[in-house]
Amino acid sequence: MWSWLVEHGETIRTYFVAVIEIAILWVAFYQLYRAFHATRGANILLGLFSSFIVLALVTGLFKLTVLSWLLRSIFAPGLVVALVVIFQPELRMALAKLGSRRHLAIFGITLWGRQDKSGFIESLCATVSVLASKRHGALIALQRTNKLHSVADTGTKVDGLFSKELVGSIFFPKTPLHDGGLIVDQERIVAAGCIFPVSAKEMKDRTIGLRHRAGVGLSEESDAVVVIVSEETGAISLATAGRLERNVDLNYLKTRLKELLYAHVATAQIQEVSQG
Ligand SMILES: Nc1ncnc2c1ncn2[C@@H]1O[C@H](COP(=O)(O)OP(=O)(O)OP(=O)(O)O)[C@@H](O)[C@H]1O
Repeated sequence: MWSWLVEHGETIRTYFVAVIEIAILWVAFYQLYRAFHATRGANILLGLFSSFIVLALVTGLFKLTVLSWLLRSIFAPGLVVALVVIFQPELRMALAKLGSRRHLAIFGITLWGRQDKSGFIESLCATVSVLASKRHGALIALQRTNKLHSVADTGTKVDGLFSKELVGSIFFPKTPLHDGGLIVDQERIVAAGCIFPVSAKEMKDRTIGLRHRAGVGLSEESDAVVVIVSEETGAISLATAGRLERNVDLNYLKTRLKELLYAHVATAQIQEVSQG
């Protein structure tokens, strides 16, 4: 037995290393597939990878040295560059998430403070309720840890305390600032009439228009929480991390905003993080 092991030791080691490598690659590819299978570039990715594998097999099998060199020196690096370009929005989103302080909740770091002392959420929900009942379209981004300076710069600086009256006048139809989005930071309105990045994500519901797409877009590129009121239906929606929750009621909105903006959520997030 011992002599057999000594004799075949190198072969066993080679197979063992190969099995470990295959397992690592399998996990990596599976994670990549999970992250990207529902995105616009998924089919392109599949096409590029299948062509690469077929070409690699053919050149290896028939020992086509020139083609094999081209594949290694041009196609493979080109593939990496193409992936970065194709998945630029997804990569930006992933980096924005990494940079958000949400992940630091585990250290007890808070977002808007320990609690909603000034009743901001009540005021926001009352505002949203009035806008919805009047069918005045609105797009309100609540900044969290990612700064939204570049988006605020596309609009008009306001720098005023959030109030139902002020926001109501901003979104009153045909007023100069009603078009575009509002940015709120720490209960203050930073700017109005801002142009948000529009999400290019495929959405099942084709009736979703630009206002909602702009809300989703900003939540994809930052950790902002975006509240949207539809001009057409008066429905209230919430966009976070590229996800749109439509037709939310005011109680749900209050609970979610408390969770998303204030500190006691940090505890919930710690649980989320620790539960993996
Ligand atoms: N990139 C953008 N950033 C901010 N606001 C935008 C952007 N694009 C469109 N909007 C706002 O959305 C309005 C157009 O909304 P549209 O009807 O296309 O969207 P919707 O999602 O169907 O909303 P609604 O249900 O209110 O009609 C514009 O008048 C403008 O105020």
